[in-house]
Amino acid sequence: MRGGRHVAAVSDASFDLAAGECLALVGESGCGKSVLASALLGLLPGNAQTAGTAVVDGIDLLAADERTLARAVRGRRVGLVPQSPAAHLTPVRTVRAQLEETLRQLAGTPRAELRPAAVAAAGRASFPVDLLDHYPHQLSGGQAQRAATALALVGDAPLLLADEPTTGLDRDLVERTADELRRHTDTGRGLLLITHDLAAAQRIADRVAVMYAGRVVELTAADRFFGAPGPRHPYARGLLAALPERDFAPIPGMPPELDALPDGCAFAPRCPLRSDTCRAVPLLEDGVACHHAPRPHAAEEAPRA
Ligand SMILES: Nc1ncnc2c1ncn2[C@@H]1O[C@H](COP(=O)(O)OP(=O)(O)OP(=O)(O)O)[C@@H](O)[C@H]1O
Ligand code: NI
Repeated sequence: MRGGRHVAAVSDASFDLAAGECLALVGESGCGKSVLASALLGLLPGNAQTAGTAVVDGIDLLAADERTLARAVRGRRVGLVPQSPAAHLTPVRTVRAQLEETLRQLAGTPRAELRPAAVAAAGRASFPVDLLDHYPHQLSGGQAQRAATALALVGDAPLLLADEPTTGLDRDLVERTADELRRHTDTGRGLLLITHDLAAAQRIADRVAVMYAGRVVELTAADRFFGAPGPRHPYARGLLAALPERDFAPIPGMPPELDALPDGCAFAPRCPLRSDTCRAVPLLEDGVACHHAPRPHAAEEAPRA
């Protein structure tokens, strides 16, 4: 940034995602979820610096050049279900025109087969065929979401990336959208669901990754996270406890500014367990990055990390 300022938007984020699996990446606003998503799509701002690797289907997304990203990554290895489909769709073209163009580009569908192929593509995301000739502004939020999802599915990418796909939808539409996204993993796609909606994560995720101040601080099986024994990182425990249907008790304090991170554990200033050891950054070990978190019981299966 100007003046030599650095924002550490994502640090030490490490996870895997298996075919057919859904990983929910959760955390408060500003913790780095969307920056991580942008990195996977090669859509970071030009002045951003990256390190590490992010391999999907044999391609390192962080090392790929723009040509590879355009020809082999976006839509083909990573399908993006956008946060605001209404803004993501081209406003001056019908859903049919956008589907047909995407089919031509990503699937190489010959002109003569475009019409039935567009109908089939719409059907995969339960987009109503009788709305294909509508423009985006003529669609409801849920319909636009399905149109955008249909576009994201065209390239048969092994990774579906959904960044806040349920923001602004009514609760029952949230559940339906989440369930439909989950359905797309049946054919072996991996789904990375970025959300601050813990209920949506609980509903469809196999595993949960919790981010705080740019780091993944816990990575664990969803049933253990939402059920027993519950989260192990104090921040993750606080996130769950803050839910209205649980304790409705907010975590005191605020997340740190990412251009002025404290030394050591970034959560320590808000943490009830903090001690001198927290002056060293805790690394993710056994699925949790905290010096004080309970270790998994020897008899229990260690979470995949
Ligand atoms: N282009 C940029 N230049 C400088 N800082 C940025 C840039 N993009 C993101 N950031 C900073 O990186 C941090 C992470 O932002 P990000 O958008 O990834 O958060 P998020 O977890 O997706 O939040 P939300 O839930 O609100 O979408 C924020 O502090 C943000 O201010
Ligand atoms: Ni975001």
